[in-house]
Amino acid sequence: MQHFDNKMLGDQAAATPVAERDVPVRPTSPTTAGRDLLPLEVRGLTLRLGGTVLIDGLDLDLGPHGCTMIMGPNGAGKSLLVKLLHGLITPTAGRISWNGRAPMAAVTRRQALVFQKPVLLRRSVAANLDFVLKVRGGDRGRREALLRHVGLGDKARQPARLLSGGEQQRLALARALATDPEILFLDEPTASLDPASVVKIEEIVRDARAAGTRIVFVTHDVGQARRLADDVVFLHRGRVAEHAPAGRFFRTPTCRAARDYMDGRIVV
Ligand SMILES: Nc1ncnc2c1ncn2[C@@H]1O[C@H](COP(=O)(O)OP(=O)(O)OP(=O)(O)O)[C@@H](O)[C@H]1O
Repeated sequence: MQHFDNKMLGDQAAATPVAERDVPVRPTSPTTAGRDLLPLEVRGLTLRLGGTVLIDGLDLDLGPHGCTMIMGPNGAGKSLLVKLLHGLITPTAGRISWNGRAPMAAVTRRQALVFQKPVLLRRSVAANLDFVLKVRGGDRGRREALLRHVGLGDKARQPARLLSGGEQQRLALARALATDPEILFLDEPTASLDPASVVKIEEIVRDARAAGTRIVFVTHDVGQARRLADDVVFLHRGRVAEHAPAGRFFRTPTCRAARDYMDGRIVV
């Protein structure tokens, strides 16, 4: 079972340029001290719903650093895997172990999940962040820093529902970052955004990774995966068909399903 971290990946992760920012994303905790959820070890993870096996004895190891892109055809189980890892769904069988510990509420609170369609409060942009900052500890200065960081510094008073799709997704990301997560799960966050919005979201994700946040990102966008990935997990029929450093995966995917997928052939 392979285990990926930045040592194995060489300086690929370090070589990615970090967008210059006037405000640090995480002004209250600039180091990764005390952040110990990883490595993640998953063994025999199984999810059966209505008599159908949707996640099928899945094994996965994730190291403490970098950005893992999860790819695979429609229905492969990518979203279900992310929800299982985040603790939103209870598996039928198998083991998820965060640095040797079983999942618990405290683990889920140290992770954040951003969906393809942002789920926002029907209140102002600022109120959407204050809601989280009140629970997690954070003041107005932190809220303003986060909004500037995601390019919404001038929209604080606007109703969140009036934001464009790309802006809503950036607010969802700001809210996720406000929880100062050790792991940020993103499930196709740019699937319905225009190219400029995609670039902005990717910048924010790169910054978060550079600040020490572990990224697990589901995408169908091969270009995006190439731009962001340190390693790629390719899912097929509820199992990990391949897990490889990004350079190797994109050069020569070894499993047939991944090769077909990358060549644009339908994978069932
Ligand atoms: N609550 C559910 N009950 C029954 N089946 C489900 C449920 N949720 C998902 N599934 C099925 O599980 C399979 C995997 O779903 P999942 O959403 O994880 O796929 P995915 O890899 O994210 O696909 P896509 O790329 O289309 O988003 C699909 O066949 C889906 O229909």
